[in-house]
Amino acid sequence: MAADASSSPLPRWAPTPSPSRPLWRWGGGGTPDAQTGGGDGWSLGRMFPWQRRRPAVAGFDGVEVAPGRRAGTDAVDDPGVFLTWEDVCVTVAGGAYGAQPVSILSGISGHAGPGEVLAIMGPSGCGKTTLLDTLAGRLGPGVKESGLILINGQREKLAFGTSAYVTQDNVLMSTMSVREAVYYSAQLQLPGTMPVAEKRAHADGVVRDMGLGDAMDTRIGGRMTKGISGGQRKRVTICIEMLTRPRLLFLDEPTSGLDSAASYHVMRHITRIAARENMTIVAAVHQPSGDVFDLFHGLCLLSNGRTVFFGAASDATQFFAQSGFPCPQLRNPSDHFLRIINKDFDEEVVESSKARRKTTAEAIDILTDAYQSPAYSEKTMNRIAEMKVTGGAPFRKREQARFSTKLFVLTRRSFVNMHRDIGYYWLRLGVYLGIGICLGTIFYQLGHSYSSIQSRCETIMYTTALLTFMATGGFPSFVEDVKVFRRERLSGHYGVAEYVISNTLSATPYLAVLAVIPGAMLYYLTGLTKGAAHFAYFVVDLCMCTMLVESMMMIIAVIVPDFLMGIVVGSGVQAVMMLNSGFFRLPSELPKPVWKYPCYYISFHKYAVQGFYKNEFIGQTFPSDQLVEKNVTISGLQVLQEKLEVEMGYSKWVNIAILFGMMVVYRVIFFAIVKIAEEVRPKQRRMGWKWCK
Ligand SMILES: Nc1ncnc2c1ncn2[C@@H]1O[C@H](COP(=O)(O)OP(=O)(O)OP(=O)(O)O)[C@@H](O)[C@H]1O
Repeated sequence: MAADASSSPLPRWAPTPSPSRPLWRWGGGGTPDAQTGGGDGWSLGRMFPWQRRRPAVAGFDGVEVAPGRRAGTDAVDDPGVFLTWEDVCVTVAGGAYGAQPVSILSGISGHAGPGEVLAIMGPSGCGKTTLLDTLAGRLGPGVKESGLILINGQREKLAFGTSAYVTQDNVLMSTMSVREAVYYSAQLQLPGTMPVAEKRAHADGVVRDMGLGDAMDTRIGGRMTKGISGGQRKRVTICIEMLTRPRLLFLDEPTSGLDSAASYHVMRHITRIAARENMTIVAAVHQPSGDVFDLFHGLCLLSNGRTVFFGAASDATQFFAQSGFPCPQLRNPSDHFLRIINKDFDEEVVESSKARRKTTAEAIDILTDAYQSPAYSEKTMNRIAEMKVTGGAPFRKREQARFSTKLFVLTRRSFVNMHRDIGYYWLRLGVYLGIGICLGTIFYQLGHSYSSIQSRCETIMYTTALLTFMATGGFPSFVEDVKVFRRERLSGHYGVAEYVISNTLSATPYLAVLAVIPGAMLYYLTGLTKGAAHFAYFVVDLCMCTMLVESMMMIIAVIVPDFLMGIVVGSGVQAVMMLNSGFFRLPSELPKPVWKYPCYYISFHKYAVQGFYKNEFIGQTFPSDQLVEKNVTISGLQVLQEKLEVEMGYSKWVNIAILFGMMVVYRVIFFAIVKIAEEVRPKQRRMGWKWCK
């Protein structure tokens, strides 16, 4: 029977007193004072009533697992999250055709409990991130997984808001300041019932807790401008994911880019919050200092995708010593462990307490065999079995802001981002003005001669083609935007619908400006049909084209996330549509298979250009070809029907309606692709289980 944590003279996470432990500790102990709480003063228990503190129920120190029901009542106090994983295998397809799948993780088992921080350590490339991704349900495409991952004894879908994950790549909106980034996120994530002033105060408090008080108003920075440092970016990401005190938090290298003091303070703050809010934290850590290592409750040591050690962090030194690799005096144990199990530099030999020096490969084999002994692996499996039957509260999604609030916040944030990012629209406006001047002066004052018919058609086609083609210029900014969306979506900050609608709303005013200013210049320089109504139609048609092509680029961005490849694909698709729009070859001249059916009918250029033609020619009269028939006129309607083969069965406004419909369809396709990928990918990963081992 394990001891009751509350009656223990030591805090629950305190390292088991061990004679070997103080040897490497240079500057006193790093025992966290988590029980005292500290922090920002905001009670998350008020925000999330199910997230109340309760006595310790399980852990690496052998405290007995208890059900989460208070004696004598029906009320269930949240016991937190018991995460267990058994025999987890991950494989990827081999690089060459017909090659065997490559194993990344093989037979990994372990557990993590509430109030505790489990550190996953190992040499670079050993599979730490892959294990975190697997546990968090976020493995990428092309990866197969197997094994049993349970939360409170039940299978749960982990991504999309049920857990939080601080990834290695720190994807943030570069135009925001630290304060804005965290505050916008607070507005999205915190419940609608929480007053705005308290959300702001909470966000500021979280930023200060992470040591970012001095950088509050500094822009994050990115492609174009330098902003906060890499370590600060990491801390901003942690702030965002810790805002709601998620019950289960994954951290991938939370201390990378930080000096040792900052690493210690960040990790100490995280362990304090974990203890106070009963959070379960799993962190992949590279090279923790002695003080930081002392903060961890559990340790999972991996090498080459295999478990070298899993258990209480305080037991690892003893395990290495018993296996013949004692930690030398004055050496940080985490340094010692990593040196013994890093076989990337295989010529290195490691000291063994036995007479013979060993290669790291031999050392790893000895340690993995030692870990299979009942004292270690059986202990882990027993804990897992205990945790599986605890049966905790259902793993509910956190309460968040209302749909309307999210929509408003996202639209506002996106609008500000588009305004500040010069590459989004301002650069394009400059280029559009340049194109407008160029086209306007080349086709200056077309007049009403017979030859002006051809010139009008060319002006219209080149305007449509060039202005829509240039939409690819904003693609790099949009790809950055999509990366932020992917991160926030996986963390469940908002849904796909909110993103699609807010992006449409925030982009529309900019696209209107892009259509009106260069459009007006071009329209009056070339002398297209006079009249406010004609000009208004011209601008609306142009605006619809730019919105439509942006929607198409959205689809490309989600399928091809690399911006260079995206620009190439986007340009290629537009070029094919343009060539089949009925301008370069008349519709009747287009080869029927493929180019006419379906390309001509799905080309948005067709509907846009024919709308422009109708706007331009209906009601006009031109002198006929002077050389053939003197003093005979040709009506605009004849031009449309006979010379341009325009479909006249519907009005020019129907063309606009079709363009609008196509834009909606494109955005729905984007929505569907994201949703289908969310549903299908986890199933695909699990389908390849038989590849393992
Ligand atoms: N999708 C993939 N396709 C091919 N190989 C992969 C894939 N994902 C991971 N790997 C390989 O699996 C191994 C483990 O990768 P992982 O990123 O998990 O390591 P890590 O321990 O987190 O490394 P680091 O500490 O350097 O971040 C690496 O050798 C990596 O190249």
